[in-house]
Amino acid sequence: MLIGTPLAANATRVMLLGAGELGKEVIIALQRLGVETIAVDRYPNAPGQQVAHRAHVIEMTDGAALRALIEREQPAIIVPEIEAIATDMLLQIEADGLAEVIPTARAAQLTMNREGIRRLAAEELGLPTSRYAFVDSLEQLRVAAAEIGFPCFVKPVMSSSGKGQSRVHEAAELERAWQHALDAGRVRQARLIVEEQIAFDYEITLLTVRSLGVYGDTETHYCAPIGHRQVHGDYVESWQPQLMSETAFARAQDIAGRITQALGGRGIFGVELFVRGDAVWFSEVSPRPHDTGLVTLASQRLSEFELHARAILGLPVDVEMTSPAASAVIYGQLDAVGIGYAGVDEALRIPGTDIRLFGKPESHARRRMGVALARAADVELARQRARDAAARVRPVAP
Ligand SMILES: Nc1ncnc2c1ncn2[C@@H]1O[C@H](COP(=O)(O)OP(=O)(O)OP(=O)(O)O)[C@@H](O)[C@H]1O
Ligand SMILES: NCC(=O)N[C@@H]1O[C@H](COP(=O)([O-])[O-])[C@@H](O)[C@H]1O
Ligand SMILES: [Mg+2]
Repeated sequence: MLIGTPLAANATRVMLLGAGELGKEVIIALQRLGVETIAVDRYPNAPGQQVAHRAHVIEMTDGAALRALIEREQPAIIVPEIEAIATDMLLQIEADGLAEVIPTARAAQLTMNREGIRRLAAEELGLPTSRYAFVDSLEQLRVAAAEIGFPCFVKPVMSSSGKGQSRVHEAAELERAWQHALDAGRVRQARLIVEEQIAFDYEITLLTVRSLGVYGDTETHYCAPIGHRQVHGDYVESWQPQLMSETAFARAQDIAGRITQALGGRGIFGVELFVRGDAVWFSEVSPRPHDTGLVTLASQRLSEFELHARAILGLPVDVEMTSPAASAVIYGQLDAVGIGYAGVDEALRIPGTDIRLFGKPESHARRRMGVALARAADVELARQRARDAAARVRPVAP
């Protein structure tokens, strides 16, 4: 692959479908490697659009609109950054040889729907997962939940960041969980997954990179495990490394290796796993950088975004961790357009800290607007620093 001057006739052109906080960092990493970048999102001035060479606003679930834009821009590589994309069209685009889809169009399609990835992991590959059932009605939900037991998790098959998810403690709560899933599901449709609750000691994201080897083969690299804490299905803090037993880490790598091999292609994957003692369960996987992996901006020589960029371009990768570190989310806290932030100076006064404010034009109480990062000699201190730094940043109404 020739990497040239961006905007030159022979430039390598990469289109990101989705340009939030994760895509913004991938775009910066690609640009540093001499790539021309195009950021697509559903609203104007998305974080990645503020740094890309060109930006477009379209409904990415609209296959015809997506194809028209790809035909116009002619990217060599398409990088899905969110799940809600017309993946049927991505399959078509890949089959027609219009562009390469990262990691593959099939991986994007399988992971956008919990049913696709769960059946692949549990039924085809035999990976350990929670017990589960798919339902299309409240009646079916009642039957499935009774069989799986309480507490259980109810989620729309198409959703992310905990949207529409409920932890259900008893049968009386099922109707509310059903309604919540229908109201908040990404795509309006009445198919849900019910999952047995796994009583884990901790949960991790195992960032796994599939990159080009010296002999044109595919190499698999595993980053140090990232521990994280979720509230209502959305991540609030993450840290690296998460201490785990050798056996559990070996099992985690085995699961991550098998699921990423089954999905194929090149790029970074966020493999979400539950761990209790030496037992490890597969939860789900993102065929793209993972939100909990924002910590790698502080903890690794190459962040998950730089690793994704390198793997996409067929360049060598290195997953070395350079320091224990942590990330803590900064929420919008208020509903307003064009907010400011007070207390950044106070936050950065805490040793070892750094900050990323994503630049999202519109704030909502629970929208992730930024992240505080901290390095320290150990994870506990790094977590404390990141949490304290995040707490000092205060969104201010315009
Ligand atoms: N079966 C389960 N047992 C125990 N905890 C669970 C289970 N399912 C979900 N959770 C908890 O809820 C969190 C979010 O679940 P999940 O990853 O399925 O949602 P999501 O909407 O895909 O989130 P994201 O897109 O941010 O990864 C998990 O990280 C875990 O903390
Ligand atoms: N768990 C997936 C995830 O974290 N995705 C990240 O959030 C953005 C959407 O944010 P928004 O909902 O605030 O627009 C996405 O574009 C991606 O960067
Ligand atoms: Mg998840």
